[in-house]
Amino acid sequence: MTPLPSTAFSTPVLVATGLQKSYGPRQALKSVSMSLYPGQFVALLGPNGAGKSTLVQLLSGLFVPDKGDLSVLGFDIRRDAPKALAGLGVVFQQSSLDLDLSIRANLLFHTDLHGIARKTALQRIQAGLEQHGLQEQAGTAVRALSGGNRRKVELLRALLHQPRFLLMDEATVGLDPASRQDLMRSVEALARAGEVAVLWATHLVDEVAHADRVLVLIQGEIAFDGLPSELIAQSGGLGLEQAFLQLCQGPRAAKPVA
Ligand SMILES: Nc1ncnc2c1ncn2[C@@H]1O[C@H](COP(=O)(O)OP(=O)(O)OP(=O)(O)O)[C@@H](O)[C@H]1O
Repeated sequence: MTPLPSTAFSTPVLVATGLQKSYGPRQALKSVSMSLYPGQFVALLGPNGAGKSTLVQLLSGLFVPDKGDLSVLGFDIRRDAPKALAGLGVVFQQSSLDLDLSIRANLLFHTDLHGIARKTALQRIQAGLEQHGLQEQAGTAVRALSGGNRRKVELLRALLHQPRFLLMDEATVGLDPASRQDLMRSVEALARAGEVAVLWATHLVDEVAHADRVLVLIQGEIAFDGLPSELIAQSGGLGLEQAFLQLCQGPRAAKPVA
């Protein structure tokens, strides 16, 4: 008997069906359907303007979809947004740290917003700072940090309320190769430990190689949904970059959405 995939027994952290979003006449998402399960690291790969950030903004409740259904952690984002968002951590493409506040003050602002008791908050912050080697800089203004350390603070902040679903939108933009790898490894490790499900939005092909699944978003539509190895196979074995370029150039040889 063929064994069922592990996802067959778990509740999805995300179910999106037929999502559409336009900005005036510009249709950013045409009809996006996808699902994601606990412990998965799923890459959302798309060229500039594909609609990745728009999708992240819908998933994080910043906008509502024009059409379609969206459930995050089992809650309908239209009806139960606060409950859905309580279990969601987000690192946005544009930094949202207060540059004039210290690392600690930025993090405490976040824990206060989530109603986390001060003692627990300080313990979690200390543990996170130590994990990222930032404990000596806790009182330093964010403005004085390197780009890599700012991103570490944003990741740390996104995890303070212990989310079950982590959204990363172009989180490595502006980082040098070592910092980029560092950040990716920390997030992959969280998913591998089963602590969070991760949706990693990127336009960088090499960031999707280790993902459990790759979704390729092109002009507001999912053009591929499958394993990295299946994406490579689709290019006749030429590699991820070539496969991605072929999809970007169309015509869509879309694999059915899972
Ligand atoms: N606030 C806005 N007003 C008008 N058009 C917008 C707005 N935000 C995004 N768009 C348009 O929607 C489309 C999708 O943009 P989006 O930022 O979601 O793509 P993306 O894949 O995240 O791109 P990038 O990798 O360049 O950040 C683009 O054509 C963009 O110009």
